[in-house]
Amino acid sequence: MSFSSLVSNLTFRDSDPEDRSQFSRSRSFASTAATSVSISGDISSQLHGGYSHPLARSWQAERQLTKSMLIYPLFISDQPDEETSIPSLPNQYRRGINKIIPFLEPLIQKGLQSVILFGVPLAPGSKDAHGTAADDPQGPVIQTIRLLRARFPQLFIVADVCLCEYTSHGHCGILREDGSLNNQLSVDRISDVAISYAYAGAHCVAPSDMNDGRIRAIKLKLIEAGIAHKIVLMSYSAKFSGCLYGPFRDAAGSCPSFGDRKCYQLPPGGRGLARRAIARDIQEGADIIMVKPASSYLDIISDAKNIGKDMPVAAYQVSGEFAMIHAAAKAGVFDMKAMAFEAMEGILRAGATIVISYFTPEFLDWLSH
Ligand SMILES: NCC(=O)CCC(=O)O
Ligand SMILES: [Zn+2]
Ligand SMILES: [Zn+2]
Repeated sequence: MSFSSLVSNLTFRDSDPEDRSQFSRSRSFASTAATSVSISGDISSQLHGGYSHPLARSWQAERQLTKSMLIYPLFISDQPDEETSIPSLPNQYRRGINKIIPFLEPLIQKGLQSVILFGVPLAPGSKDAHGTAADDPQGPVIQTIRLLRARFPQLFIVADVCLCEYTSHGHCGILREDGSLNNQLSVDRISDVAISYAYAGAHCVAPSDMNDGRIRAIKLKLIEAGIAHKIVLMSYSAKFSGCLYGPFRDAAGSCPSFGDRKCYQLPPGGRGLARRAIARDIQEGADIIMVKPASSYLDIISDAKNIGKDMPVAAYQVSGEFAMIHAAAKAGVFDMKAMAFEAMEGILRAGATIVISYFTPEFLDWLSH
């Protein structure tokens, strides 16, 4: 191709004098030293200008956010008529079973396709050392799964599986006398809870407890029960301990009564450990791997995408990330919608194909216009 035909194929924006001057610079350079090498070097330096239009900008991304990528977290209280806002988690409520359908109906109309359920037992005496309430057939999660299956047959229901909301000590398993987690007892209990959610009709069970071996234990019990072919097993594979879960613990009442979760959640710098946990969970039978939180862990999302090349990768944009965006927008730091999209683009760029987000209702609106 001749230089002049290359030039005639180049366009620049009329309104942008800088582009014009760059263009004429490259032309005068090329006219004195016109070799194919220098011209192609010159042309390939022109990255600007091809993407000022919003559509051309959107084409630069590998994947675009769609409504089907979003999972919305719901806090289901054992008080049937409850509807209580959570001060640290803007616009989010703890709802009893009688409030769920009227709340979800308009969201489903707007294109909501999936929810993840967290049970919140509030009745006095409902918590004990074994988290008995987690799989109470009359409890909020099992009742809500049944209700949603009947009322919204297309809705994809994910049940978070953990004990911390249901244990008197607030930890994610069964404890030994010294206060550390008893792995075998915890895995036995967690996998029983997962099976009961699966029997109730959940499409997906998502163990968030981080006990070693729970993915294998759940998969084996699903196979034994003859329902493994109906249930997606989503593992919170790389769940990092840190500051970003505070509002969730207010919402779910799952703050540990002593100690912290540092011996079973990953240290923020532990990239290698996260990679090992992801590889291990795939080996044990996970169908979806998750990274949590999302925005401070984009490298881990990217690792998950590489390690689980053929698997869906989920990212959980957790309560603290959501609350930070709200707080900063309120303080005038940025526009909330623009920031919510920017955060989401980063998460998708890193490799996520599914995002659990408290912004889901807003995105359903934003993606409709
Ligand atoms: N197991 C679920 C969580 O810990 C949720 C975290 C959050 O939204 O902060
Ligand atoms: Zn937990
Ligand atoms: Zn948790």
